[in-house]
Amino acid sequence: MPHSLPHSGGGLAPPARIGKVAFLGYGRFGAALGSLLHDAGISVRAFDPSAEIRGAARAASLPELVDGADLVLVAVPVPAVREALLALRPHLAPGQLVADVGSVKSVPASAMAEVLGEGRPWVATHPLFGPASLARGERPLRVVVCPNPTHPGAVRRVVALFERIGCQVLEQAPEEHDRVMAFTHALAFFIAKGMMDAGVPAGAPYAPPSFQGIAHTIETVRVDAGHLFAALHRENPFAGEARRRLIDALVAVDRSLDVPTKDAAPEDLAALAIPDLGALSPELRETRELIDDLDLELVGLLARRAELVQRAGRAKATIGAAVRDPVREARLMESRRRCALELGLDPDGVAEVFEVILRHSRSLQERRSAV
Ligand SMILES: O=C(O)C(=O)C[C@]1(C(=O)O)C=C[C@@H](O)C=C1
Repeated sequence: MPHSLPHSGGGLAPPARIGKVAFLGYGRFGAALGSLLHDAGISVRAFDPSAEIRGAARAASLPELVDGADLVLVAVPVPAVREALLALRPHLAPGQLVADVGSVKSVPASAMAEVLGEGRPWVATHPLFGPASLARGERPLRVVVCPNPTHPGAVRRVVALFERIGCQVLEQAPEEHDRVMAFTHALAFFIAKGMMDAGVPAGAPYAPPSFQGIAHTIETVRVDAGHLFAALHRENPFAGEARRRLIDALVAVDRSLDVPTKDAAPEDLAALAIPDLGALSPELRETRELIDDLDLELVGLLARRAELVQRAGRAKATIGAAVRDPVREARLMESRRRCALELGLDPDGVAEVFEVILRHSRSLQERRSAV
């Protein structure tokens, strides 16, 4: 699971501020990130012979790009990262940071480890937004930053930079990132591409809500950089497995749908069942089992309470007291509310539960006094 990085805290001195960022590659994503940085008051320079550079100072060469930069962001297509790093390395000054922004992480992280190694500080990152989501003003902006035990200081500086432009930073190891992305990002693109190729109408006049989410994905894929689709699959070591599993599942469903209901075998029916979340998430299944155990304990406690209530009812009957005791009930409610508050629970919610319990108590005692 990704979790927030304990960046600037933990008693460590604040990381040295990144004020000048150089983009090696300034395609649609680079330019979108560049303008975010520029708006946050960070100086942006870019080198990309094949791009029209706007909103950043254009560097005419690699030495000019790198000169004085705190951080060089390598924003070229993933298959070109290693070559770009090799070209960049001779121009880097000691202490200059390098980070990539690719949508897969194992391949660029290995390339940076190989080309930059221990000598040049490097960080692998994946901003989880693109030109389309930025144009739509989607928030929050999130970015995955991979821990790097060789260069922890570089990680802290890059994290601080992303935080300054308003990003939520998640920590994830490259392989873990790619595994998750294979089954999410890559599969979403795969499905969208399949639907496009199958001629799914993008702008149906009466798109049902079930289609709107997919239509949104198709649109995102359509406007994203063409090389991204291939890179998400070819450069992610887990994407092939994700595609196989999806295709196998779809083929099984397709076969079962072709069998008339009256002839359907149990396995056809099983293939057509929509699994609940518990079947998809071991964590959810385990949590539900724990909740089941706890609920059984709760019911056991209710049974023990009911016995005490019966006992109180008998005691009250012998002294001629009424079943309902409003003073006792008010005190009881007050103490349960206080306890709820201390435990971080909603006192009104807990009070509601006790109202139901008290109603049952009274009816239990009334039934007994009626016999
Ligand atoms: O304390 C009592 O007198 C009870 O009978 C028990 C109990 C309860 O369930 O806690 C039930 C009914 C009364 O009105 C108050 C409390």
